[in-house]
Amino acid sequence: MASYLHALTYGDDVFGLPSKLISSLSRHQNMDSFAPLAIRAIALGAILTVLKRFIKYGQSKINRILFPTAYIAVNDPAFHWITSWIAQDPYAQSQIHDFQLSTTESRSLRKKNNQGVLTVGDTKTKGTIGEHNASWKMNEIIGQILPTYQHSIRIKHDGNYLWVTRRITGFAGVRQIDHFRVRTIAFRPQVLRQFLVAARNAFFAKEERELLIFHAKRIQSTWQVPVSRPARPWSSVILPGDLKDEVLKDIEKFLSDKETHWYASRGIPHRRGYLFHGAPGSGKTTLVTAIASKLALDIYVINPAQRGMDDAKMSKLFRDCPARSVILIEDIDCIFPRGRGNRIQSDDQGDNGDDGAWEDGDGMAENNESVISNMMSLGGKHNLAPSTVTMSGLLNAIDGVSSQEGCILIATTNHPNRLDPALSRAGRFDIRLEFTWAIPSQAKALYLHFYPLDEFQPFPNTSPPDDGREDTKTSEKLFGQSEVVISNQKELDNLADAFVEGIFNLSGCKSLALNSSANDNSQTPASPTHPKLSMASLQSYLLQHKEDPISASEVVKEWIKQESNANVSHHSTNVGEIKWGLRGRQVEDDDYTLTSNQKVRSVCKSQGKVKLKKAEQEGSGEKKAQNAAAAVGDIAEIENLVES
Ligand SMILES: Nc1ncnc2c1ncn2[C@@H]1O[C@H](COP(=O)(O)OP(=O)(O)OP(=O)(O)O)[C@@H](O)[C@H]1O
Repeated sequence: MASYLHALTYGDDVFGLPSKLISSLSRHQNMDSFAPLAIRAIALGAILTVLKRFIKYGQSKINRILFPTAYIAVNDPAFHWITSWIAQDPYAQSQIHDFQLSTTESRSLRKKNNQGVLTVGDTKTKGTIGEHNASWKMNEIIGQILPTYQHSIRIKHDGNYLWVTRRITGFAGVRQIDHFRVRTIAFRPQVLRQFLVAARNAFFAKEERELLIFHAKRIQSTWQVPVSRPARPWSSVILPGDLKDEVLKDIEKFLSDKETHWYASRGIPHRRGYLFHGAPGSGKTTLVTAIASKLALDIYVINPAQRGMDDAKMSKLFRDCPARSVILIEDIDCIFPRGRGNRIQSDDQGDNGDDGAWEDGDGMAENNESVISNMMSLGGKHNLAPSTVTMSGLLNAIDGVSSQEGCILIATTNHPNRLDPALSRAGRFDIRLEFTWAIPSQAKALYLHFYPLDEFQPFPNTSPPDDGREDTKTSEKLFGQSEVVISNQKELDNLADAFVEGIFNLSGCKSLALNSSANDNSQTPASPTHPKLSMASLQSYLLQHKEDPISASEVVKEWIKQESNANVSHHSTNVGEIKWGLRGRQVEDDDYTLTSNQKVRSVCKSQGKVKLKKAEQEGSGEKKAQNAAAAVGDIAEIENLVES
């Protein structure tokens, strides 16, 4: 026994100690000799554990020094920069054998050109994947080919190698979340940062920035992969006076560093709430997208009535909105209608939660969420509980301690009077903007926006050269040119004026001439049957005549009559009730006044002249002469009408 103990004590076979201990015990069952043995074993175990930890610590230290690592969670915008990079990088693509495919249908505008050839117009896509970040395009399908989980992809950037792995294990050593781990072999962590900057720049390197719109996931309290939309051009939003510029200026100022500092130094929460209210289809949502496009902000759409939503989830969603973003709550009056107390109006038809102007994102990162959603949709949408958001929950989320600062909160409503007074309290939606039915200056601007002069300018010379050879320049110009010809801006302006007259004065040119002193700001409508039209309805009318400004102008009266007869316009306010303004300021529509006799005559004459020009260009021989004579007759007739 003694020799055995000696062997144990001085022998170097420490890992055989436990088995030796057991065999020693079983043979001798001597507790005197067991105690020191056990103490030694425990001490040895402790030393081994410490050693192991030490090695692990050293290893992670070395790893950190040698391999700077970035972890990017799925709900972070940078996640999309990286997927886009991988999808676009041929070197990365060459390493992908098993892959994840994420596709989207392109919304190609198939249209016929003048020569009857079918062409594919601008490809607008639904979802995050656009032409700019796709790795796979076939027919009208656009997709991204991405590596599977745990598969490391090597990327070369600026002379450095980086390894990108998509994982769903511990995120940054803390919790489990779908993320990218980006590693590099370099002593400088700047390599990672430079790569992220490059990925971001590549993502946004487009002629026109796309707008990213985020929706809440239905199950988890996080944001979905954003839907990408073409940016809304600022000029395409038509509001009276300088209203939109004022809003823009206000938001720009709010987001400036100076303002941020000002709020911080005074301890005032840096947030701003806007309420866009008024007629349906008057441009409330459009203005939100245009502002976001102009200032390169992302939009986070919150729908408190979305199924599965509760106070905690909503509060987290607010918190997770990054600074310098727009948080949008649409139709806020429908969520907590006045008089319904704290009870939320559950979004039954809107189980998708993102109905209306917005669509669900369907990006590749939806993985678990989309699988669960699909399973649920098989079983029926009502598997998700109705929203339990309370008014106090919403108010807390808006201005509670946890709410995100530096964000623009915009709510829209068609019925501001139905809003719960708590929502209207100072500090929540301080700036209120009223949107009314279309007024003449807007109608005219919309018309001119629809028909830019250069698309209707006559060709310099459409006849082929004498030698019979085809004039290639002319034929190039013919391609995509409109058949309607407008010679100059004045003519176009006159058509626009006639269009406006047609809408806002039903009796046509004759009575218009009599009423020429009337103007937009009159408190009484120009006619008892005066239409109260939204910009959306004017837009859909012009869309019916999108290639023919002349007929848009000519038949508008017919359309207005039909609209009035069908009583389509069920609007309750008068066009005379023009109350615009930021913070209640009245903005008059003084940039447009109804036309004088002379102007009307020139409108009508101009229409006749355009007809004449058209007649001269069309047909040949006798037919041409007939058309021209008819047009001249039209001019005379119109002139007589005006004179009388
Ligand atoms: N002021 C405007 N300028 C340009 N286009 C407009 C304007 N108002 C509406 N439109 C057009 O009409 C359509 C609907 O507009 P939008 O969704 O912004 O209206 P809304 O006021 O938000 O309506 P709702 O209250 O019903 O949600 C859009 O396609 C937009 O292009």
